[in-house]
Amino acid sequence: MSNDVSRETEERLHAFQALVKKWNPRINLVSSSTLSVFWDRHIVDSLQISQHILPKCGRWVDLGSGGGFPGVVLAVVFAEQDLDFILVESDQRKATFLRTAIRELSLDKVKVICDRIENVPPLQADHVSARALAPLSLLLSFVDRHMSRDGTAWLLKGENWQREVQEAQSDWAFNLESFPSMTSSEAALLKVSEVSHV
Ligand SMILES: C[S@@+](CC[C@H](N)C(=O)[O-])C[C@H]1O[C@@H](n2cnc3c(N)ncnc32)[C@H](O)[C@@H]1O
Repeated sequence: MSNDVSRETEERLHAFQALVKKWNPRINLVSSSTLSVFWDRHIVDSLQISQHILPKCGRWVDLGSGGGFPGVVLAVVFAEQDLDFILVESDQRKATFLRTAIRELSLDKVKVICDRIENVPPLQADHVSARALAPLSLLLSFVDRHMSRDGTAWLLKGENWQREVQEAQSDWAFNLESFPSMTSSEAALLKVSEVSHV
């Protein structure tokens, strides 16, 4: 996957990886058990969203960004596109990390909101992303709050994704397309649109 991005983008992604690894002992940004497989587990896992995105413009909101996955990775990959990024993260220390990463990577179209997703006024996003944030049903309430009517959400889900979809369908109507994860045989990338409460 790293061959699919420009040399400059790859250098920036390596710089981001180094930053996360530097801060990780102080703030638990990623599980220490994943540090040895960092590139695949976190960078490639985030990057897999980028190949689906057209048009590459508008407002992108990443919910529960934590250490910047997938939000910062996508902001690096789309740095030359007409996309503005908002990363929503309620943990102060992680938000400080995200602001530092944005500054050090010279990402000028990325903003961090340090607050709970439920408290942030609706952001009217064209694109929403989230990984490891909440069960799909709760996640869809966040998506419903912050995604514009024509927007699309890109949700990285683990091995229980099919059960989560079934459960979510009792509360939500939505269009769903699923793609096998590129980094885990059981996981999936969910493309969700037209979300409404039933
Ligand atoms: C398990 S971590 C995942 C972080 C990142 N998306 C990743 O995949 O590595 C979930 C993150 O969401 C944040 N979070 C959880 N609930 C939130 C909420 N209601 N509003 C804002 N952030 C929230 C947590 O502080 C944490 O950083």
